[in-house]
Amino acid sequence: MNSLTQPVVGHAPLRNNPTDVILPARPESLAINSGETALIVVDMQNAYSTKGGYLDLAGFDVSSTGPVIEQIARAIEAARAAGVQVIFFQNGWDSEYAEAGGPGSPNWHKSNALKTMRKNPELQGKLLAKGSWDYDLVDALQPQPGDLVVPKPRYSGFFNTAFDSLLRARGIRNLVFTGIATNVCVESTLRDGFFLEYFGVVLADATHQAGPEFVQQASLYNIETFFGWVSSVDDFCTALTKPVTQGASA
Ligand SMILES: NC(=O)N/C=C\C(=O)O
Repeated sequence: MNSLTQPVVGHAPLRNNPTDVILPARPESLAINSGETALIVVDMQNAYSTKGGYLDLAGFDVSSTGPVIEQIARAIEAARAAGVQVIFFQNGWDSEYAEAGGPGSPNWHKSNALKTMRKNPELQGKLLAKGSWDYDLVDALQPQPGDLVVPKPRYSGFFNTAFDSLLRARGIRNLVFTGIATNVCVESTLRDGFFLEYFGVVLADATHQAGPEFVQQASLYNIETFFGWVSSVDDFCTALTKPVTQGASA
């Protein structure tokens, strides 16, 4: 697939740059420059992937998040080695939940974390509160110097955060998504990125849904068909080690 003879789309023609790569993806392969690309790790906190965390306590199945963590670790390693900017999102609010909004905010009514705490007052201050175990990134996916960590108070990473400024200051145009949950924060952020002219691609095997399996498939269908592209960790890792040059076929 590492050839310009394949159907390829991208925001600019490749310029024979040693950092140009072609990422195999559905529905088309994507031509990207690794210097204009960020790997986005969405909300890999205990809340979303660990037993005893928010999603688990709220009744969502987190029993198969282990392999997703391993796949994300592979993608992060490949990104760092190739000079792709790694950006971690961390979802949550202050321990008083002022940032979560009160009854005047739809978030107060829809957040399953806030609802779970209202139902179980002993959990108050524990779920998605900054400084809590629940808010912490999982041990296996810790930022290193050079990575960026962006706290976010809502599902979309573009809303009330520095994300867009950080991307624009670095000339980043391509966002490669991993993390949990595919159908909530991953899709919300990818969609907002689409409206802001970012090219969004999700590494399907480095994501996990909140809810039944069919929502994973629905979300991937939506992304592939309307908002972006779908690829895999293997293809991402391989593509980063194989720069393309115009006219060459690997
Ligand atoms: N990180 C997410 O996708 N979050 C999903 C639900 C929530 O935060 O309540």
